[in-house]
Amino acid sequence: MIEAVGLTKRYGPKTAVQDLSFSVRPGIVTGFLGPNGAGKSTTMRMLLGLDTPSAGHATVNGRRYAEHAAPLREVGAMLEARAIHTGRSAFNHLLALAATHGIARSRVEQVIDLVGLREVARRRAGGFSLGMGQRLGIASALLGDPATLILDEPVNGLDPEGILWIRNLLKSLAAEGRTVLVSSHLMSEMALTAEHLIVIGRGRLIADTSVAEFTASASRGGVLVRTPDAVRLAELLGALPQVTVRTDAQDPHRLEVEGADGERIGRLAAEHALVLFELTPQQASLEEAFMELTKDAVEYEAVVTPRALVEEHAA
Ligand SMILES: Nc1ncnc2c1ncn2[C@@H]1O[C@H](COP(=O)(O)OP(=O)(O)OP(=O)(O)O)[C@@H](O)[C@H]1O
Repeated sequence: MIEAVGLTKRYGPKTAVQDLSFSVRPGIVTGFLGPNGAGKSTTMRMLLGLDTPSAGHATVNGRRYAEHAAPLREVGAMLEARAIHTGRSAFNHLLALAATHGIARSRVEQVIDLVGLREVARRRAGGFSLGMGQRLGIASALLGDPATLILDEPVNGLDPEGILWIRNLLKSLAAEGRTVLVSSHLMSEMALTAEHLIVIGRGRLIADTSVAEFTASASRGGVLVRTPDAVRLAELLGALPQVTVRTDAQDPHRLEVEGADGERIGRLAAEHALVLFELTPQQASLEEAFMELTKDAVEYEAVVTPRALVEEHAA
């Protein structure tokens, strides 16, 4: 369990995090989302006692990070991916970390297998690819078998196989009853990994919601209908109160309906023996919904869109 209460961080005149309160429950993956510069890393550093809050406080498993006698056994963390400049092998790197926390060598062997680094464990970690480095970072975080995991952008720069691997690993760690907080700036990725979302922008809380609720709110509510009886169906739908129907000049079989859901449209079609080819609820993409939610909180907005730039070049 993670609790943040009124967390605030100022760097001189700049307020990176402002009065942020949230809790992160065990047993599920919680996504920590926000555009670049929103304050995700700063918040995570405060949760881990690496930055002192200007105001407020945070606890992990009921205590402040610094109050834990053996923090590595309580909280495993991986902060934003960085190249590992180590001449040590992955195995020796983990062994050294384990030794300073009284963790057995057998646990080092276990985490190496868990993250799939067995074949390269004796190689110099400095020469690792980004993906291998991420796996080593996760192995370090898991070393103390912690009840809570805090990972900053763990999928950044990974190939699809690596992303899928992390996604499944995080879900299985949460299913074991751990608290898992993962930051990302990609809504679509988090929708596949997390069950709950904490969204921040410019250091402030924007949303604290389940993924299911967020996805439902992203729905535009319209329904796309394809039918060879479009004219007749449009007439029937158009006669219903508060229902609007748009036809498509390019495709005479296509209708866009607002104010009636798929079930109602399907039943109406059946009552009049009309054939339906398609009945699809329209959803804004999650990334669009996320951008809409955070649009007032984006720190550096592009003034010129890439397309405008291209056209300017072409002129
Ligand atoms: N040490 C620091 N000194 C001054 N400003 C800082 C410092 N660390 C962070 N900031 C500023 O605080 C804000 C939040 O930064 P932070 O790195 O926490 O955001 P983030 O959400 O993790 O962003 P990103 O996704 O880009 O990593 C930014 O405007 C950043 O420039």
